Amino acid sequence: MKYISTRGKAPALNFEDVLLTGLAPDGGLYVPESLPKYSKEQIASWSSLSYTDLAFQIIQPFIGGCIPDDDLKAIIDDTYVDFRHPAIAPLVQLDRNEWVLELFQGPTLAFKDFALQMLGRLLDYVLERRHQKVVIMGATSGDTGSAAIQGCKRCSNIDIFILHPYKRVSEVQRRQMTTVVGDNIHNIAVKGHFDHCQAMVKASFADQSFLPEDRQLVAVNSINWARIMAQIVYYFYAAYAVGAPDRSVSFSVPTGNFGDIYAGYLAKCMGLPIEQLVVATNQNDILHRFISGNTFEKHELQHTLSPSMDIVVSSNFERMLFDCYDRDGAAIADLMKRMDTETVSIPSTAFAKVRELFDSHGVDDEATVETIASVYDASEYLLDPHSAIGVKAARECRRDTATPMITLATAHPAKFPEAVMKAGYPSAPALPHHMSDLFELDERYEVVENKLGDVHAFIAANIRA
Ligand SMILES: Cc1ncc(COP(=O)(O)O)c(C=O)c1O
Ligand SMILES: N[C@@H](CCOP(=O)(O)O)C(=O)O
Repeated sequence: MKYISTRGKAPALNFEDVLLTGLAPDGGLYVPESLPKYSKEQIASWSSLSYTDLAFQIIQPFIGGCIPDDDLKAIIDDTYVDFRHPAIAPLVQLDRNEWVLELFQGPTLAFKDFALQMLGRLLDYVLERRHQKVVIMGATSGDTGSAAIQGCKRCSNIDIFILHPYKRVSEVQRRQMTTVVGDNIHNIAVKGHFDHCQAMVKASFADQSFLPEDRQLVAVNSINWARIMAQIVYYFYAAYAVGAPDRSVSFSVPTGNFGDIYAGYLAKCMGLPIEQLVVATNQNDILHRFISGNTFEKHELQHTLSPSMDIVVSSNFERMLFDCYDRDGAAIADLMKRMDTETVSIPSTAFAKVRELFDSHGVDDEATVETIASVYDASEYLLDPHSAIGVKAARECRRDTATPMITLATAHPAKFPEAVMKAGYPSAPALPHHMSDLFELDERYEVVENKLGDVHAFIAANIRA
C-alpha cells in the first residue's frame, strides 16, 4: 500500500513513513493510492467479529506489510483495553430506527480515543524499532489534545506539544490535558482560536528548522492518515449491529475537521452499504453552506456551546475534494490556494459528486440545547452538545425512516456541563470514576501569544536531549 499527496507533487510513501509525518512536502494530505474494496459476501463474513478482530481485518491492508500481523494484532488489542464498555462502541436506541453510537467510552471520553490510543502505540512500536526520537505538535479545540497526550505519554521517544485556544476549551477538557504529568508533555495555551493553532501546526510542517537536526515533526491531528484509518472501523461495526450488509444504514456525524465523516465516506467506498452521510455542523457552518449551495466562504469563527467543533477550515475536506476532482492534484493545489483567500465555487461535475455523497445541516446553540432537552425528556438519554448536533441534523436530513440512522455520539456529556445544564439538566454530569480527582490535580500549561515564533521558541527550549 502506497500513499500519495492530494496535491500531486510529493513522493509516495509507505505506511510507516506516512505515520511519521503530517502534511506532505507539497502541502497536501496523504491518502491511499487505492482503497481495498470488498464484496457483500466478504463484508458479511466479518459481521460477528469482536471490535478488535474487525479492526484488524479493516486496518491490516492499510499497513502494507510494514508491521507483522501478530504485532499489529497485539497493538490493536492493547489499544482498546482501557475502554469502559465491553462492546467498545456500544449502540443505544433513541427511537424507532434511530440510534446513537457511543464513541466516548475510551479513557478521555471522546471519539478521538479510537484512533489516538492506537496512534500512540503504533508510534511507540515504530520509533523503538528505528531507534528514533520525534516531536509531536498538535492543535486541539479540546478533545484531540487529551487523547493524544494519553496515547503518547508513555512514549520515551516522543516530546509532545499541544496547542489549545486559551480560555476556549471547557474546564474539563483543559484539565484533562494540563494535569497529566510528564517531562515530555507540554500544553501551550495560544491567545487565539483553534484555526490559529491549526495554522501554526501546518506552517511548522513546511519549515521544521526550529527543531534540532535529529528530530522531525509528527502530526496527531487527523491530517495524519493513521487517525482516519482507525476511525473507519466503527462504521462497519455499528452497521453490522443494525443489519448490514443485508440492509443499508445512514450516519449523521458531528463535523469540524471532516476527519470522522471522511472515514465514513471511505467505509462506503470500501463496500459498506451506506445510504446517507449527514454532515452536522454548529454555527461554524462553512461545510453546510458549501454542501447546500456550492459556495465556499470563510466567516469569522464563532464561539459556541460545542467548542470542539469551533473550526473554520476543515483539513480533511481536501481529501474529499481530491476524489471529487478525479484525483487531479494540480487542480486541488490551485483550488486550495484560492479557498484560502477567496469565495469559491467548484465546477458542477465535482459539486454533483459532493451532493450525491453528503447531506448537511447547521445547528445553532439554541437548537443544540433544545435537542439535548427533548431527547432527555423523551428517553432520559443525556447527549453532549456535539452529539446533539448530530441527532438534530439526522432528524432534519433523514430521507426515510426505514433505513436505520446512526448518529455518532462523539463526546461524553460530562465534558460540557455548561451546555447540558442550559438544557435543564440539574447539575454537572458526573465524570467516570477514573477521572474523579480531575479537579484536585495541579495544572501545568504555558500561555503564549498568537505568534508562530513564540510557539517555536517554547518548543525548541523544551525538547529533551
Ligand atoms: C466532540 C467532537 N465532536 C465532533 C468533532 C468533529 O470531528 P471532525 O473534526 O473529525 O469532523 C470533534 C473534533 O473535531 C469533537 O471533538
Ligand atoms: N475537535 C478537534 C479538533 C482537531 O481535530 P482533529 O481531528 O484534526 O485532530 C479537537 O478536539 O481537538
